[in-house]
Amino acid sequence: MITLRGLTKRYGGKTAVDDLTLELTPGTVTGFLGPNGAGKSTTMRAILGLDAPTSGTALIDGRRYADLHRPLRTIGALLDAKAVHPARSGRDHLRAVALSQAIPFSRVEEVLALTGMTDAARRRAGTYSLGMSQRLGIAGALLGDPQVLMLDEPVNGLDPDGVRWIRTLLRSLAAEGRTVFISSHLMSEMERTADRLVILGQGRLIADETMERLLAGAQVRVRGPQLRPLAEILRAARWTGPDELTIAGHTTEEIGRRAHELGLVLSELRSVESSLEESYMRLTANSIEYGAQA
Ligand SMILES: Nc1ncnc2c1ncn2[C@@H]1O[C@H](COP(=O)(O)OP(=O)(O)OP(=O)(O)O)[C@@H](O)[C@H]1O
Repeated sequence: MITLRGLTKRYGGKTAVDDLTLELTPGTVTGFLGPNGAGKSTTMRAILGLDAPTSGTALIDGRRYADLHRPLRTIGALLDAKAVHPARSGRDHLRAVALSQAIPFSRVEEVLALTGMTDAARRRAGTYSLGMSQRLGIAGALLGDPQVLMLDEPVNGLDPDGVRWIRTLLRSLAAEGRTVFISSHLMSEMERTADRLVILGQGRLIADETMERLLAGAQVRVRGPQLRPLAEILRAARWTGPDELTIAGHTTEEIGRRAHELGLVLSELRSVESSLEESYMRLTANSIEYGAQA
């Protein structure tokens, strides 16, 4: 269990994380989303005690990271897959970590096998591809057989086979009752992997929903030659084509009635399921800090 209470982190005048309160529960894969610079990595660093919060707390099973006796047995984390000594072999890297946590070397072999890294374990980590480095990082996170796993962009650099492997692994770790917390920018992958989503925008919590509820937000699609009056009265309407509006939070009946009241001709009126990407874009539309000015 990870518990954040009013977590705030400022760097000079910049508020990277703003009063974040969250509870990440066992048995669940929680996806952590947000535009570039939203504060995801800062939150993860605060949980690991790598960044001291300006105010608020980040606790793992009720304790600060610094107060955990052998932290890797409680929480396994991957923040930066390339943060490994390049001259060390993958196996020696894991053995060094194992030694520091009183973990037997037999566990090193187990996690190498689990991550498909046994054959590459003798090679120097500096020669690994990004995908291999990710696998080694995941092996390191699993080393202490922790109940809590936190991975920053775990599918980054993995090939399709690797992406599927990590999805299955994370789902099975959650099914065993572990708390799994992952960040990603890959919406389709999150949609398949996570049970719950936490979305940050400019350091603030903008959504904390089950995947089911996020996707259930059905939308209505309307086509017609002169929809502008409809767009003007419905705040949730977005132009998705020159003569097409997509509207969240209304039923087809409501939209049909409004169009009739306005005397509009419609060529199409239907409800569409939203994808995670659409829900995400809608929720974060006002929090994109580093977006293209399209
Ligand atoms: N050490 C630091 N010093 C100053 N500002 C920082 C520092 N670390 C992060 N920031 C700022 O805090 C904000 C949040 O950054 P963070 O890396 O947590 O975002 P993120 O959501 O992980 O982004 P990305 O998706 O791009 O990885 C950004 O504006 C960033 O520039």
